[in-house]
Amino acid sequence: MPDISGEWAVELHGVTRRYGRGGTAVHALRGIDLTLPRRSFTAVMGPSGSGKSTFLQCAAGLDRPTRGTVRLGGTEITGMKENKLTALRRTRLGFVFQAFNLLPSLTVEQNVVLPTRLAGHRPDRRRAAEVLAQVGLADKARRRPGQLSGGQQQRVAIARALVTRPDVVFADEPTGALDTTTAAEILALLRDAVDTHGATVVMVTHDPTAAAWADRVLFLADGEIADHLDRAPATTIASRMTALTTRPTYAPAAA
Ligand SMILES: Nc1ncnc2c1ncn2[C@@H]1O[C@H](COP(=O)(O)OP(=O)(O)OP(=O)(O)O)[C@@H](O)[C@H]1O
Repeated sequence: MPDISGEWAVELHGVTRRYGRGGTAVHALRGIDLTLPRRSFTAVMGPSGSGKSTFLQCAAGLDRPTRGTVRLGGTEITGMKENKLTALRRTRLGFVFQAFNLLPSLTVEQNVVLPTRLAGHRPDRRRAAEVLAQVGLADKARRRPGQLSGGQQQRVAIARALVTRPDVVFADEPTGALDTTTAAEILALLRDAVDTHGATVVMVTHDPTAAAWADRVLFLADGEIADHLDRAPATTIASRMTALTTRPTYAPAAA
């Protein structure tokens, strides 16, 4: 029987995203072609305005491309009706944000099972305990987010992102609000989710040290994938970023 789930976690083909029309149109993405294998950790970097957020939004089905197709875990989401897309996001995608985005009135465990609940399924408390143990918070299930440190809150967000065993976890600057030591702990957890638990992670970051935890770093510039690095150290990533940021946007024609 063919593997209908597909070998790729994320596939983008000819994805463009234009805001506005005519002379004032902004071309945020200019034809992105990309396939990310399952069990991979990808970082997306690029100068401000290069299209990182737009890329993440389009890849995660939070925004619709102007042209092109997006497949997640083998399922084409382009043109999918909004309610179906919402259901897919709740069950097959995980999200981790810079600001944690936990609900303060719910306990840690209730936050973790929220995607399951919103998808209309009965919360699986055993699975919640499993992912809380995975992120080192087995003893914090009954706490509320306000009683936890920033790093602990982001661990809860990671547990929530992993609870449904999603096809892809999308992380938007997950360490942006954390100090260096705590950031490293969070990145180690994401790395472990990929290596030990078979997750697929796509992370937007400005930080070369964070990107160095990924298998591959994609560099966006002017809405295109301008470059990539595999298993590179932070220093190499930082100098590639500098080269991108300082490259001329207007190259005079050769005489
Ligand atoms: N809703 C919108 N309407 C019009 N233009 C937009 C909109 N969203 C983004 N853009 C433009 O699209 C381009 C890409 O923006 P995007 O936010 O994806 O970049 P980014 O790399 O995430 O930037 P940053 O690092 O500053 O967050 C920018 O020129 C931006 O001004």
